[in-house]
Amino acid sequence: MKLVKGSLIVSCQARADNPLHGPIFMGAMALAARDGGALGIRANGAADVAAVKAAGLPVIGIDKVFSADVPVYITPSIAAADRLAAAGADIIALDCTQRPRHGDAPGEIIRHIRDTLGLEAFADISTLEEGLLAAELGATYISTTLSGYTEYTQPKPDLPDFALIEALASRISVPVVAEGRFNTPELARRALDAGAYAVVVGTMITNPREITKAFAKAVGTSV
Ligand SMILES: CC(=O)N[C@H](C=O)[C@@H](O)[C@H](O)[C@H](O)COP(=O)(O)O
Repeated sequence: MKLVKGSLIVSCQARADNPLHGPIFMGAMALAARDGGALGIRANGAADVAAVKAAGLPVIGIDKVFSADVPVYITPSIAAADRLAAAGADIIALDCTQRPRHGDAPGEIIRHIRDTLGLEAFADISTLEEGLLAAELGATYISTTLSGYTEYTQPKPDLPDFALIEALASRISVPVVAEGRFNTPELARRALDAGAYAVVVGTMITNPREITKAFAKAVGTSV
């Protein structure tokens, strides 16, 4: 299953410290997102990927593997990609920054995803240079996911990186996906107007704790 042009993709993720952690909750989130009009789901880890398949939408799978000594954590190896494929991911997202990493080089993982697994590769990048390189390496989609999260794109702004979307869309024919801080429907719409093929929204749809924090801060009861 492929991503639909102009579509909303909902990222259904909850870390271990989140009360909604686990495949039961993330599976339900995916059904709610589908019923609300999402045409794709992003999910972390084999168990959640398998659970969100129930929504019947294209699934972008990631496998976050954290290490104490390197910054790269989104699907850093061929083994991680294999776990996602076995769980039913249609598309596999991976860190395509040029930062220090364990595991395998982005080009090798992309080649494995496309040629061995027969799936699509979704490159999470933070700069124009990284996006151009990922396109050369054969990524099926290039996504602005990591803008604001690499040390050379910090401090993280409040708004999404529209300049990066526009720069990528004007330079490459590979579909550009907008992801990161699309916190209102208006910002999501602007992503498509800026040239994005699709837009991924996570926190502001699927993380009630963060949404509550925004409201609590506004009314002065934040913890
Ligand atoms: C940097 C990183 O690890 N981003 C992650 C990637 O999977 C997720 O934690 C984000 O929630 C996702 O990218 C969607 O973004 P937002 O939650 O801002 O709508």
